[in-house]
Amino acid sequence: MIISKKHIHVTCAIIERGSLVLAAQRSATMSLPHKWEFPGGKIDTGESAEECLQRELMEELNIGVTVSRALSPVTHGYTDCTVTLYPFVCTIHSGEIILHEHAAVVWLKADELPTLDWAAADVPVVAMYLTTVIPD
Ligand SMILES: Nc1nc2c([nH]c(=O)n2[C@H]2C[C@H](O)[C@@H](COP(=O)(O)OP(=O)(O)OP(=O)(O)O)O2)c(=O)[nH]1
Repeated sequence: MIISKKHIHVTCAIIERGSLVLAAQRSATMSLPHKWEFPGGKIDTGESAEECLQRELMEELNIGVTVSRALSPVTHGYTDCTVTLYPFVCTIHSGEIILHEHAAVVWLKADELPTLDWAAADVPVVAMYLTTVIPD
């Protein structure tokens, strides 16, 4: 019997603050424990990608964001599921960051992003983002 892997659609926010970018570390109890990611989450039925992004960022980090641009979606096959990531470059317009789910967040210069242990699906997202930013 062929059982196809679940395919989930996930928004994520590349949040800029001046020349810095926010990365979030998944907690020990989440899937992909301790991996770094861009915060966000699964798109619910009937929800647009941007609505999902705002809901997840409020739930996870207590912030509202303004989207400045979208990057191309990236699909990655994990062992147990396939994930398509929809990345949005954003800035924070409201709220102070409170960690409700993540183990940590860091603000890094764009060229420092590749030093983190990213979830595999994010590796091409980081690379794509870096091609779009002007070095300091
Ligand atoms: N939010 C987010 N999720 C990511 C990224 N990269 C990546 O592979 N993922 C994966 C991890 C999860 O399997 C899924 C996102 O689901 P979620 O954020 O709702 O995570 P979750 O902890 O509720 O998922 P789960 O443990 O219930 O499976 O996508 C990323 O940059 N941001």
